[in-house]
Amino acid sequence: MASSVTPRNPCPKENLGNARRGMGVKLGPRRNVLSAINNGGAHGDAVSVDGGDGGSAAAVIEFSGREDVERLLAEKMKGKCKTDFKGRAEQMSEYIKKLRACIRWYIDLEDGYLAEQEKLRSTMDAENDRHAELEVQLSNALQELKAANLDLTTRCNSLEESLHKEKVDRMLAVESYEKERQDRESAETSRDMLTVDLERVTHEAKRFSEQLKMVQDTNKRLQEYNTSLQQYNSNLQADASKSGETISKLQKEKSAMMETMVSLKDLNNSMKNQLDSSRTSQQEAIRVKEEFRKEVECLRSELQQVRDDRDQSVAQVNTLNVELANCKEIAGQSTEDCESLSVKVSAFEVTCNMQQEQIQTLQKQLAFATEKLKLADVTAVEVMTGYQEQKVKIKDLEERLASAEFQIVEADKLRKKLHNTILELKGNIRVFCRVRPLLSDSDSSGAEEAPISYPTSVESAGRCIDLMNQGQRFSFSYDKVFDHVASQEDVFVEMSQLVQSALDGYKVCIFAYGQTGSGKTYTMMGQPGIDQKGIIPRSLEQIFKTSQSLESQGWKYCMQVNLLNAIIFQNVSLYVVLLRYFPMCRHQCWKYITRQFVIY
Ligand SMILES: Nc1ncnc2c1ncn2[C@@H]1O[C@H](COP(=O)(O)OP(=O)(O)OP(=O)(O)O)[C@@H](O)[C@H]1O
Repeated sequence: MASSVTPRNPCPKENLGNARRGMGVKLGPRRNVLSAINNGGAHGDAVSVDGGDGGSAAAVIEFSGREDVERLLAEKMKGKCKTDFKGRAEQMSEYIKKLRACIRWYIDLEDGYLAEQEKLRSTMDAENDRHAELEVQLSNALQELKAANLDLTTRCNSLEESLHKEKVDRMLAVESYEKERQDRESAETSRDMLTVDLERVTHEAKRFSEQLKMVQDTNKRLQEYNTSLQQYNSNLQADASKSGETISKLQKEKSAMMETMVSLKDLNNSMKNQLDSSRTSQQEAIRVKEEFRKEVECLRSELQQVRDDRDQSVAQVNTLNVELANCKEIAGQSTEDCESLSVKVSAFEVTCNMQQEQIQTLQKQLAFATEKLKLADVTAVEVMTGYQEQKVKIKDLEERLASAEFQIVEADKLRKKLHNTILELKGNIRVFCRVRPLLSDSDSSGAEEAPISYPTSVESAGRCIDLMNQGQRFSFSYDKVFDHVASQEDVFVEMSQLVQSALDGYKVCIFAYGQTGSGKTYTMMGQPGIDQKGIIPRSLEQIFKTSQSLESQGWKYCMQVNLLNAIIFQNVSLYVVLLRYFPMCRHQCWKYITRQFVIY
């Protein structure tokens, strides 16, 4: 049976280095000695040791380690006597075989070690090369990362600076916005249109004040006039004609004053309309202000969004800083991380740039809105000031107007009283006489002898008439005598006072007496043509005109007309009245009424 010795590792792994070192030093001589021993041995590279030379069977010796070798070296000859040389020689040969096997084991072991050493050396060289290469790569990567890190640090610093600047700008913008908002709230009624309206209102107010002044002057004049009228009353009987003219003038002034009052009322209404339009403009300005406020709210929300984006960016920067720190710590581990970081940083820069553009756009919009708001506020304040001034002026004018109206009403009352007093003084029943001119066709015969003459003395001028009959002179006196050249206007001037009395609320009656063809219809109705209008159309005109003008003072007139055919009564009454006034000549009375008519 053949025994084999398998080369084993005699040393533990941790002692491999020492073994290697030892091998490196003693390899040459040991190799030679072992070779000599091996050559002196029987079978060269065989690892098993047979029990005998001739291929006899022997136990296979296995060396598993140093202990086996030491055990072999410590092996002693077994209990045979010293003279048993043969046995001892056998034992020795056996021992030598074992030693040979041991040496062979060592040689195999050495060869294994050498092969392993070579392998390890080549591996170590490769590892060294790889290590050197890796070191170069790592140093390059480290340099790149350092450069990238420096660049990133610079960018981070610049970004931090820009963020800080943006923060400051944003704070300033927010502060300015708050200030503007407060200013805007204080200026609640800002109107562009109101300025124009207020200018117009100012102009109208000026005109109004001038007209008011005029009215006041008129009123003053009226009062003075009334005073003079009161004084004039004492001399009224003597100056009846003069007072008539004064009264007519007063009437004209009153009508002018009424017209002024109407125009003032119109002006007041127009000013109220303008005030309404100003209020509308104010509403419009409030609406515009609301729109501005909404726009500012939008801007604020956008600003808030930008702030959030900025915070996110700052957080990203912080995260990136942290990542950068980690990258610094683990620099060289991954260039891909650096690239991704670069990509992130570039994306962040792009985001930052976009946000900066957005912030700039928003800041521009905010500045524009701020300018607009400032302008609007300034205009609103100016307009408000002007509006308040105009309001005060209008209030003052309204008060003056009310007082003027009150004065006018009072003056009107006084005028009515005075007018009625004058009329009473003139006489409640008055008789006027109008002489019809000779008609060319029917009265041609009577034109030669004019039986009528008008006295020219101071006492009788305009009040007396003389009739000639059969050489006798008959004088008649009236409250007023209209000669044959008196116009319809002249007659109505006297009648208009009575019409005014009727308008003032007094009862008035005017009627005409006269023979057929004496001119009653002509006097009362007139004929076509403006100058030919009689008392009735002129009275109606005055009534309607005055009632319309007095409507502005709150007066309302209700008019009613009754028609009565009073020819019989007219003639009978005429006769009665004539008898009353001409009692001395009854016969002439009838003749007289054929040429006259009497107007009450
Ligand atoms: N003041 C006057 N000036 C010019 N024409 C006059 C005047 N008064 C009367 N006449 C003329 O005399 C004529 C008669 O007048 P009218 O018809 O008014 O008289 P009467 O009194 O009304 O008559 P009757 O009683 O018949 O109605 C008319 O043609 C009228 O134009």
